[in-house]
Amino acid sequence: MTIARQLAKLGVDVIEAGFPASSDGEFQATKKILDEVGDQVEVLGLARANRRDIERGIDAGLSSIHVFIATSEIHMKYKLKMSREEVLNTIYENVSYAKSHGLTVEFSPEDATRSEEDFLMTAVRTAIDAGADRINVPDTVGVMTPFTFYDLIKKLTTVTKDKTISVHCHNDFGLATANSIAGVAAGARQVHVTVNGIGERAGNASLEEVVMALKKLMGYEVNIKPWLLYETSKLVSELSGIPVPYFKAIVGENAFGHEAGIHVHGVIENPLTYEPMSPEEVGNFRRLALGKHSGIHGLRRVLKDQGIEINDEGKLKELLREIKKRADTGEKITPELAKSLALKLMNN
Ligand SMILES: CC(=O)SCCNC(=O)CCNC(=O)[C@H](O)C(C)(C)COP(=O)(O)OP(=O)(O)OC[C@H]1O[C@@H](n2cnc3c(N)ncnc32)[C@H](O)[C@@H]1OP(=O)(O)O
Ligand SMILES: CC(C)C(=O)C(=O)O
Repeated sequence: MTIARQLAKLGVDVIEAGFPASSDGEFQATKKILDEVGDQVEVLGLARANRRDIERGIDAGLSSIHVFIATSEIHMKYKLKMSREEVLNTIYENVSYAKSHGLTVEFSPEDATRSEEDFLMTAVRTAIDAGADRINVPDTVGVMTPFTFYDLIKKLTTVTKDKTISVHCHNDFGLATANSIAGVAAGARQVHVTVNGIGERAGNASLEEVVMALKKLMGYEVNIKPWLLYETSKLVSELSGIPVPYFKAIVGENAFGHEAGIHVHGVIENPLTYEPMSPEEVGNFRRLALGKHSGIHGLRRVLKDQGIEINDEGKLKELLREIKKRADTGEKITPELAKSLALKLMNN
């Protein structure tokens, strides 16, 4: 599986390969990913807290399984139609069952962040008593802020103690990355992420954003090879058919794009004036654009990059005025257009 091989090359620790009980296709895909990269990364299968799902994971050859069941009142009442006691019993029975088959078990109290806190702690403690190896904390509908999530993870560490805490954040309010790094600050040492942040609804925490924020803003050591982030993003976008937003952080086409004259001038003098990291660090590219916000320094550089040097300041300013006039009408100013206008001006 191309994406799985790329993720292994990128340096991820764990790949959640699929939901084997979901369909034969998912079952086969999970098996194939396990065969492809199981010797390089931990390959996990998702399973509801029921024996059939766990058994399908075992049948797929997995040695790690991610067992989940909801612990929020709304999910227990309307989805599971189970009492708190029934959920706790289901957690214990199924985590124990998975452990009895020698599996590494990651347990998720689904909708944890909307669960009544004491019950959530009891559910987590129950999973640990049943042998769970890791506890993943899903903000299933993305209702946390970095502040509330930090507090919740901090409290959970008093229950999980030396067990690894994982965080799984959704982006419904655009806070998935911020919440993920807050979870790490509070003690989480595994983060669920997806390439380009793809996922249900508004998606999940973006791998590239979480990795670079942890490294550059918080000074954490992360195994990921950041210079492969852009190519990984492109691969997943192409194979999934889900485009990467133009302004997407880290891997967007405009993530290192500069048009405003003051910015372009600063970047030409020293990229650190307007770049918190270099595009090369993540395998992306710097783009100097021309438009209604351009300045003379930017115009001179775009022309120079195409082998054109106009030493006459007057002519250069005249060209900039022409470019701004065209851009004001909505015309896209490509480097090629700037070059042809420059040559026309130089030969008048
Ligand atoms: C928050 C998340 O993202 S969780 C992961 C979501 N991923 C998926 O759903 C993967 C794709 N899903 C599927 O292929 C199907 O939903 C299956 C195969 C898992 C189940 O399909 P179906 O048997 O048709 O059930 P359906 O999806 O309609 O309903 C879910 C059933 O699972 C039960 N269930 C849901 N979550 C859990 C859980 N964590 N533990 C135990 N049972 C659960 C529900 O109560 C419901 O049970 P019911 O059929 O007895 O009423
Ligand atoms: C299964 C769990 C981790 C999940 O996907 C969610 O709650 O969002």
